[in-house]
Amino acid sequence: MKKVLTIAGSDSGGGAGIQADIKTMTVHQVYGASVITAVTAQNTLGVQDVKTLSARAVSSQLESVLNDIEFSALKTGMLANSEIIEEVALKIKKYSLSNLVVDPVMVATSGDLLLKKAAVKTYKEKLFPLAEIITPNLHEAKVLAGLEAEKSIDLEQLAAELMKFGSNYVLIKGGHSSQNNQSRKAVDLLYDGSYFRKFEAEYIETNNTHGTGCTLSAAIASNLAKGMEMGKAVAEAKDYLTEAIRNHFIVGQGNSPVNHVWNLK
Ligand SMILES: Nc1ncnc2c1ncn2[C@@H]1O[C@H](COP(=O)(O)OP(=O)(O)OP(=O)(O)O)[C@@H](O)[C@H]1O
Ligand SMILES: Cc1ncc(CO)c(N)n1
Repeated sequence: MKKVLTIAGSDSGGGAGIQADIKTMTVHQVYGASVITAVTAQNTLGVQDVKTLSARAVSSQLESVLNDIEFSALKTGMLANSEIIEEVALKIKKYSLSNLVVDPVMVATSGDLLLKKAAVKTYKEKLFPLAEIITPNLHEAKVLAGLEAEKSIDLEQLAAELMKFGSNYVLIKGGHSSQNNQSRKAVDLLYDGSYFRKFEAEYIETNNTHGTGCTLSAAIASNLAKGMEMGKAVAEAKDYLTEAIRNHFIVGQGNSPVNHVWNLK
């Protein structure tokens, strides 16, 4: 069984972050290990509190797992601040890790901030050049490109801007913005520096999408670990996620998570 590492925050509610990643990896039949960056007090209603670990605590967790276990892929989720991003980048270089999926988490679905503003620059300078793929949502993509949130921009142009930071692929997720479009499709755009490829799925009419981004990036990392090429890894991850959204069940009083185990009978 291939081993996959997630470096992310804990969601006490179980729908996003480390918990979403491990569930996703498990149903993809890869072994999931976790390095925790922050402990969020979180539920389906929002984020009530955040305790970010020291970069040193993140570093020692990384040393423990990387010294011992050989990973075929890894993903990052909530990294919280510049110090942690730098530490993660150092270890990825030290251990020559490949198949890095970077989900540049900035805010929770509930709107709560999960990244210090100054860390945006560190992402671009230190981590993106090491990434196989970065998976920003539309909002994150605009912030990374230094654009105002309200400004409308051609998605292909935006993806091309983000490729300049040195990853091998950029995937811009259109999920949340699909609510406002005419086509009722959840469209994501993949760019490899030469070709654009659109991934279209049915847009599912629901607010129960807590953890969609985490789940997608964990599924992509799992698929890369199993040796899939990027186009197939993204296509299969999106199919898995669309069904996980469709098959959601009510967990709490707010935005419920996706059903990570929909395909287990
Ligand atoms: N209602 C929906 N129906 C179908 N697909 C969706 C829906 N909402 C999001 N998606 C898909 O989920 C994936 C994640 O996109 P999204 O924009 O939600 O990411 P995110 O904002 O990073 O997620 P998170 O809520 O975890 O922060 C994308 O593939 C997107 O197209
Ligand atoms: C810990 C954590 N990571 C990522 C997200 C993004 O959905 C979240 N809500 N919580």
